[in-house]
Amino acid sequence: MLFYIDRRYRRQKLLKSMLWQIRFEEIDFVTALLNVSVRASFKTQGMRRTNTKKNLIKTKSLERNNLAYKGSPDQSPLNYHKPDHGATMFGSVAYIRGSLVSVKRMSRNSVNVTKDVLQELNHLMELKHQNVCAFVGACVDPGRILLLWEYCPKGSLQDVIWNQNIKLDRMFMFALTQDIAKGLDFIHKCSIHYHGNLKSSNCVVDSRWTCKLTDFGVPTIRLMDKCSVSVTDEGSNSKFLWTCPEVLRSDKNYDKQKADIYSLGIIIKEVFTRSGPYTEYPFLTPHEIVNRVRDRVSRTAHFRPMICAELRESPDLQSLIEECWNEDPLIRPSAARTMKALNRINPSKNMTMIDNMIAILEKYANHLEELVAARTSELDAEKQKTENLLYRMLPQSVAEDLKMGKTVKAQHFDEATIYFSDIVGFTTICASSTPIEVVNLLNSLYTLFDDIITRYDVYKVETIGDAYMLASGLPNKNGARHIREIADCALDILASITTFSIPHLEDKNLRIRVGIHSGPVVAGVVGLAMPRYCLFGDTVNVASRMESTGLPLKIHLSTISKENLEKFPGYHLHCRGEISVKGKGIMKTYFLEGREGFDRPLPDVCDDLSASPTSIPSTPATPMSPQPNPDLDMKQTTDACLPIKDFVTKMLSGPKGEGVVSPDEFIANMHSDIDNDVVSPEMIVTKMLSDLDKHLISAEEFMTNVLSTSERTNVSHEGEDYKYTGISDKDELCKHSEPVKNFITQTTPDPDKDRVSQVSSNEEYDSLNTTYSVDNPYITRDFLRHMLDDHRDEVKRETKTVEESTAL
Ligand SMILES: Nc1nc2c(ncn2[C@@H]2O[C@H](COP(=O)(O)OP(=O)(O)OP(=O)(O)O)[C@@H](O)[C@H]2O)c(=O)[nH]1
Ligand SMILES: [Mg+2]
Repeated sequence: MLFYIDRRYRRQKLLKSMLWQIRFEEIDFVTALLNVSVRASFKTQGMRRTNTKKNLIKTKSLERNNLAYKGSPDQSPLNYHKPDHGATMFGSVAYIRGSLVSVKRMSRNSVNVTKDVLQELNHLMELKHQNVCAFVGACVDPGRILLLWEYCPKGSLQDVIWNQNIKLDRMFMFALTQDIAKGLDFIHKCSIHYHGNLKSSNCVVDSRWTCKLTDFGVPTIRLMDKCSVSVTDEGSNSKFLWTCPEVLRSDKNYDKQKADIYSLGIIIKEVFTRSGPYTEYPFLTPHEIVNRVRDRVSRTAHFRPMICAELRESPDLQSLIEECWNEDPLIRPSAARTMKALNRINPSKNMTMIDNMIAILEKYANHLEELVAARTSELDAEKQKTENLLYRMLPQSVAEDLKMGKTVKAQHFDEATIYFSDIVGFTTICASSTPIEVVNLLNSLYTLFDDIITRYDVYKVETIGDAYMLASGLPNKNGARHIREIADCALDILASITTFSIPHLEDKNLRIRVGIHSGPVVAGVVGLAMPRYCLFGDTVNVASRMESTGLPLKIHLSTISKENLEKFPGYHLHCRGEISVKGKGIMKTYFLEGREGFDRPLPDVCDDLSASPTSIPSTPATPMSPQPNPDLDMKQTTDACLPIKDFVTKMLSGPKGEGVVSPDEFIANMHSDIDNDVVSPEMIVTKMLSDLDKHLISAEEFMTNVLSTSERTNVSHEGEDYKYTGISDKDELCKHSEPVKNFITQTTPDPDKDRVSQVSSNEEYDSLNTTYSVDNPYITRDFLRHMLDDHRDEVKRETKTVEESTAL
């Protein structure tokens, strides 16, 4: 009976003692989960090469560089402690019974599981401490000797130290080193008794940032691995950078726990300086370092890692490290004392790791809040900028609709006023300016206008080249105010033109034509790319025509606009008369010339015109027959001269091929002509036209100019018939202006003669220089026509003469 009980107890004990055993088939290797270090070692398992001289040199130079290198985890000295350089083991990650484990392969092929080995393995299995990796088991299948440890996902302490992406503050460093000291204290006090291979790669960090000791125990299994290390093997030598001098010297009976403390000192230095054990000596190979550590120079001078500034800042920490790696093992503190010392030095000793993490998280969260607030305000500012830009391009209500993805329907406005302005002679200005000067001109002009319009309830629709378009009464309806807003704005713009000088032509004044019309308008957004708020309807076309048929520095209004404006008192409006407007027929139009209380000076039309070379309107109105008006005042008389201008302009712009230049071409050449002292009849006529533009020329002046022109042109009239219409109602004409009356009196030999006889010979024509009759200012149309015809003939004749003489 006792025999059976004993056998059963022995069997149970054996069974229990074999719990560590894992068969190779049970191990499910997960190569995909290998970390950098493990992967590096795993890959090179078959590459245990013997070091040739060449390999050694290569390895040496690599190690020199990498001991000095600080930064990339892949480049950490760790990789040079790996089997790639001749070490004898490799690691991997695997699943055992559903748990992830770190697998460490021993280089030996077989293990004799003696009672001692069994005991060591059983002891390992029993270890339980938060700073010690749990031993999962061992595989002792022949050729596959493996030790399996709890897997820590954050990698080894060495990986953490060298990974610059991981921020380690001082509190964190203390926590890590205290963990190691605690784990070591536990090992020193348990049956394992010592670690034996303590270094930063054998301290691993779990998912909760707890540091744990691994890869220790079972010295009998490891023995052969240690023995296999060659002294000249640089890769293996780097493994001894944590090894104390007495072990390197293979002293007998050394204190294994004090040897661990030496390694702990090196690790503390690594953590607090975030460097390798001997990074400060990049010019030394691990072999040279190991030799220096082993061979003491004197009783007091020992080769150790350099104490850098980071450590010198904390004298307590420095002295603790120096104590740990003291040459005399007896001076080295115990693990417990080291633990206490670290705790004492630690400025945040009362905080646990969790407290620390929470503090970091809080700090991070606060910072994050600040960051979010800052980013949000930046975002708001950007959004505001975008919205401002959008609101400048589209009416706010339209922009809001577009932002919300709504389709913007075209909107009908019963009444609105449209304003157009255009720069007079812009083509000429462009011809004599560089593109950038033109852009600068438009930019400064429109900046000025944009500033003015902010004072009125007007909406800037767009600018098209030199044209500037405004509307009032849309997109926000404003009752009948629209005409007043536009009129006031137009006066303001016109007044501002007096002080505006062309940036690159400072002596030249800029002139604009302004046209205004009121009526119904449809507004809508057209297009998908670059959507624009556009206005449609006849009102827009007429407003544009008002501008093109207007006069420089004048605000030209349609009758409807004038009537609308008259509802508001104080505006000075003058009837221009009737003009023919393309597509609209004859329209009676008006000029807005001021407002009561508007004290800003408006441009002096006379001065300005005389100074400008660009006096011919680019779009002349269609000439109309003048309508005799009994109420004709001086102003209207001069206005009535305009058809003459139009006629002449038209004449000048006759079809090409007749040796006739267009007014624009003529004007463009005018300066150079003057420079060359070439004065042509066209030039004189143009000057006269500009005078007409000023509305100040009298019939007398006009005729004087005409006569002087005819004198200067020295026209030959041979074989030509000229007809001049006599005065039809001289007395009527004489009523209107003193100069005209004088002129007529002086130039009409027979005051009783109602009609000047038709001139049909050269003699009669010549006599016109002394005796001349006019019926009204429009007579000059005929005169001019003949005069210019004569000039053309003259030119032709001259050209012919020159050609003939050349031919001869
Ligand atoms: N992530 C993770 N990596 C581990 C773990 N255990 C070991 N490693 C990694 O595996 C590497 C290789 O370990 P070993 O083969 O023991 O090499 P070593 O620690 O440098 O040297 P010796 O222990 O002296 O052989 C270590 O440096 C760690 O980066 C673990 O539990 N988790
Ligand atoms: Mg290891």
